[in-house]
Order: sequence, then C-alpha cells, then structure tokens
Amino acid sequence: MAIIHVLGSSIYFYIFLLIFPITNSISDSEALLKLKESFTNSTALDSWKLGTEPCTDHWIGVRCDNGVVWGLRLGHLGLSGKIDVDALGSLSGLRSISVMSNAFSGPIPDFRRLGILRGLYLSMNQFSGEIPSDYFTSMGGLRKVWLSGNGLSGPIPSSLAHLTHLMELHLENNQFSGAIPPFDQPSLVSFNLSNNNLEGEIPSGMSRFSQNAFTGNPGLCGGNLGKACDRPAKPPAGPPKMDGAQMKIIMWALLASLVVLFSLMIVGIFVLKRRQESLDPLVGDDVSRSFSTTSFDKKNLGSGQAGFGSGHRTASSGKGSRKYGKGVGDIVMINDDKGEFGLADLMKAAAEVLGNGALGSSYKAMMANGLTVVVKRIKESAKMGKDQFDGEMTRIGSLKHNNVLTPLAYHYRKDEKLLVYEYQPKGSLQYLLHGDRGISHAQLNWPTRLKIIQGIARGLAYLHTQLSSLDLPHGNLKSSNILLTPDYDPLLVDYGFSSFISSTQASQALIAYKSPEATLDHDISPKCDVYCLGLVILEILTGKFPCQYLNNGEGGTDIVQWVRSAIVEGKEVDMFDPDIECNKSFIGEMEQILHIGAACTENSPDKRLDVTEAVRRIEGLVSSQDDTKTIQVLSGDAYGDRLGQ
Ligand SMILES: Nc1ncnc2c1ncn2[C@@H]1O[C@H](COP(=O)(O)OP(=O)(O)OP(=O)(O)O)[C@@H](O)[C@H]1O
Repeated sequence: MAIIHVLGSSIYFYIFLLIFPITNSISDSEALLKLKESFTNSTALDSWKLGTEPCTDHWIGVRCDNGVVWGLRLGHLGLSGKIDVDALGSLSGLRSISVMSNAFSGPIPDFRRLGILRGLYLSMNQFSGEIPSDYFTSMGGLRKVWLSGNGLSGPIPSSLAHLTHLMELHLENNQFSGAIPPFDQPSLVSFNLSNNNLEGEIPSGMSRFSQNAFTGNPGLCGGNLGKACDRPAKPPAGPPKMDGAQMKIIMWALLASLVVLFSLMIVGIFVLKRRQESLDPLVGDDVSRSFSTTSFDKKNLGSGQAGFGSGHRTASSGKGSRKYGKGVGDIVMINDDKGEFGLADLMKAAAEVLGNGALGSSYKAMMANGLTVVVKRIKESAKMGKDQFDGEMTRIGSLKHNNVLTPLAYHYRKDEKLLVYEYQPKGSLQYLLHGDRGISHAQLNWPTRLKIIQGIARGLAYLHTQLSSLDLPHGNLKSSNILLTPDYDPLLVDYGFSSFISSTQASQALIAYKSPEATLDHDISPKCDVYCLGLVILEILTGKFPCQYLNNGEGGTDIVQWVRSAIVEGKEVDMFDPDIECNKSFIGEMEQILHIGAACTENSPDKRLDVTEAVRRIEGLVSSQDDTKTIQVLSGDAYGDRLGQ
C-alpha cells in the first residue's frame, strides 16, 4: 500500500511537472543582466541596469510584448565573449535572438535547449567549426535561421531540412562542405547557400531558388546553375557467358536497332530542316540552348506560327504599337524607350528562371543588344479575344508614372500570353526587406523607407485614376511586386491583371482577394487594394513577412493583428523593425505611418481609408503646406522626381 502510495504520488509529481514545469524563477531583468555579464565588451548595453526594467525602461535591443521579453535585437553592438544560453533559457517568452554583426567566435552556442525559438540570427560573426547534424531537431518551431558570414564548416546539418516551418535560411559566406540536403519546405521564401564549398547535384525540387542562391560553390552542379552534372559512368559489367546461338541473336538485334536508329535520324534531320526553313531566319541554332528551352517550347511556337501565319499576325494595338518579325506571331511593342526587339531576339537571349508566381512564371532574358528584360508568362488567361487583349494592353501601355513600371511589349496567342518588362537589377522590396542582408538592406533607413511608402501610394493612386473602370485597379500589390530603382524609387508591377485572367485564377492568385471582405463575402472593390497598401506599409515598418502573403496559412506574421494590439496598448514603438537605424527624431513620423497602415487594413471596407485619403495622409507627413500634391499625384504628373527631397 505504501509502495502504491509512493508510486501514485510520483506520477502526480510528473504530471505536475508537465503542467507546471519547474522553471528557474529568476526574472527577465535578472536573466538579461546575467547574459550581459557573459559578454566581454558590453558598453553598448549601458541601459541594461540593475534597478530598472527591460520593458518599461526600454533596454536597448530588448523587444517586449505585454511586459514579457520576446526578442533580443543585439546586432552591430560590438559584442564579444560568450553567450550565456542558461540565462537565455530563463527568458520564458523569448522567441527570437539576433546577435548579427558582432565579434562572437568559437563554435555556435548550444541553443538547442531553447526549443521555442522562432528566429535565430547569428550572421556576420566569427563562429566556426561544425554543427552537429541533429542540432536543430529540438527547435522545430524555427522560422528564420541566419548563419551567413561566419567561418562554419562541415556538412550542412540535415536537421535544418526537417524544420517544417522554415521561411528563411541563410548560410552563405561560410565553409560548409558536402552535399546539400533536400530543402523542400514550401514555406521557404528566402534561401541562400552561396560562397561555400558545397558539392554534388542540387537536389531536385530546389529549382525555384535562383542561381544566386548557389553560386560560389565550385563543386555544385544542376538546378538553375547552368552547369550540368557529370553522371558517373556505370561500372562495366563482366561479359556474360554466351553460347554461339545467343551471340548470333544479339548481333542481329544490334544490327536491326542500328538500321532503325539511322532511319529515325534521317527523318529527324529532314523534319528539323523543314521546320527551320519555315521559322524566322533570325531564329538560329543556339535557340535550343537558350530562351526557348526554358520558356515557351518550340513545339508550341511551331503551332502558333501556323496560327499567326494564317491571318493572325500581330495587329496594330493602337498608338505607338509596332510589328516586328516575320512568319511567327511576334512581339507588340508598347513602349520602345529602351529600343526595339522581336520574339526572335528574346528566343536567342540567355534566360534564367526568376520565379514561379501564382500568375505564371517569370524569366530574366539578356538580349544581344544589351537590354535585359523580364518575360512574364501568364499561366491561364480568361477566354479573351485578341482584340480585347490588345485593348487592355493599349490601356496598360499608355500608363506613364514614375512609380509604375509599364510593360515594354507583349505577345498574344490563344494559348500563350507573354508580358515583357525592363529588368530592375535592384530587385523587389520583398527581397530587400527579407532576403538581402547586404548593403541594400542596410541602406533601408527610415527616410528611404518613407520615400518607398510615398512612391507606392503615389503609384497606386495613379493606377486608381487611370484604371478606374476596374474593380481592382492593381489587384496584386505586395512586396514582391514592388521593384526598386537604383535610387530606391518604387515601381509597381503586375497590376491590372484581374481584367485578363480568369476569375478562378484571380481568386487563387491575386493578393487583393485575401482582404477580409473578399475572403468572407467575395466582395471585390478598389478598397481591397487599399488593404494591400496597408499590408505593405506595415511590412516596411515592422520588417516582418506578412502571413497574408502565404497560401497555406502557415508562417509569416499576422502583422495586421499584431499592430492592432500594439496600438491598443500604446506600444507602437515595439513594432518597428530593429534594423531601422535608431534615430529618435523619426519615431513620431514612424508612428503616424503605422497608424495609416492600420487604418488601411481595417477589416471593414467602410471603415478603411480610401486610396485618396491614404495618399493625402502620407503626403501630409512630408509637407503639410502643399495641398496640391494629391491632385498632382492623381493626375499622374511627373511627381516622382520630387521623391528624393
Ligand atoms: N522587372 C523585374 N525586374 C527584376 N525582378 C523582377 C521583375 N519582375 C519580377 N521580378 C521578380 O521576379 C520574381 C518572380 O516574379 P513573379 O511575378 O513571377 O512572382 P511573384 O511576384 O512572386 O508572384 P505573382 O505571380 O503573384 O506576382 C519576383 O521575386 C519578382 O520580384
């Protein structure tokens, strides 16, 4: 009986432990001070003082939620020494640690016991040595892992490939070696393994990542690298023992196959010659190695050629449109500021896949004349006749605004629609915010971010006046569809698509359909674009990737809800991206923009700002004197020139 009693009480004890785990009862401030002690150079942490509180007294680099520490942003503080992981373990609310760009060295600390971490940023230090393959197994909730710019070596830990929520993985500029584990997590949006010593074939399923994610690894091949893998030759099998009759059968079979092969070759050469004769003479031998192989296939082109050749040649699409090429359905130029080109020029260009968006795939093509373009191939379009498509393109082609990227050209066939844009080397806002931690990211200080927000609002307002007949004048406003010029002026792309894709595709592919009213009541209006504008504003301010962008509902941050709660609690300051250079004089402006972002993301379209009001408020931050600005923006004046002020 006594034994049963003892057993029983110990079971209760374990259940008690499970429900109320024994935690080190030190407070967050004690834990942080213990952590500070482990650093050798912590002068930057002067605000971490005994007798003050991390959340209420705004200790540098400490992020709080409801008085609980959830994040440490300790980048660029000249820290070195050890990182006391026991102290970190006492911070029960801790979800994210950043010690990027400091002087920590030695093996990476044993963060394994911090199983609740969501973000681990250790880039740009001097960590070295191998990481055990199962290191990340106990940290299944990790979303963001940044280890780039260290001296880490050995194989990439395979446990990283099993992190099912992983969104960002940066291992570039280390000395990792060996093969790449298969990273096939659909949540992974930002990924870089460049400049290591990795080798072998890039696993299949990773072709969605651009070439840049793998460059600088001389031993890698396959994927988008454009370097084929040499398959090891099969070891020669020992000669089977055969009798004379078997030998004869094999000889005859070989002879027969050779005859068949030879005949096929002759037929093939004949067919190829016929086809080349009928194609534009500009389409040379190298086509099969270049654009055509990665984009529209030649078989399709052949059939299209028949269609266009027989009366469907490109019709004039209004003022400024041109016809190029002969014999094949060709490109219609709608903007020849950058020079003229035809389908043949595109087909000869060296091409690279940029991405497979929900609307279709995009390719970067470098043409012989030096112009680099992006070709967007629309996956599925509405049953739109050529005249109607030409009409839409003429309308889109006539747009002229410093914050709107107008296509250069398009190509129409019943089963193939291509839009061609000028390539913007700086890339997208999404890449700059979440993918690139280099100089461009560092330059995203507050004045630059404000300039980007203003440009986006101006571009959107312009589209709303010029395409006012559309329910969704933009329809797909998100950070990957905002490109940046070298001067950080934003350029909106992928607008106006709702008019020429099918409604099913629109509801699956366009971000505007994620606004609450569209999701709940299928109620589409220009206010859906305003919701997207709000999302982008909050994304720029917080540096967080909005979960609303993802289709599977997993990953990302519900920034709308997050910001809403912060405003209620008067904790707007806690929301700002810690990577924004800290300058107190900006805080007021940042808070105002945060409120505008929140007003644009109101659930109810009636309560939400309309686009004119949103622009008016954003403009009001620059100069409340100039009441004429909004009017100029809406009329599409060359307003963007004043952005740099
Ligand atoms: N003109 C351009 N210059 C440089 N990068 C571009 C250009 N157009 C698109 N991109 C980039 O190419 C990638 C693929 O673009 P794509 O439009 O196919 O997909 P997406 O924007 O992710 O999704 P969606 O299809 O919903 O627009 C994106 O990262 C995008 O920012």
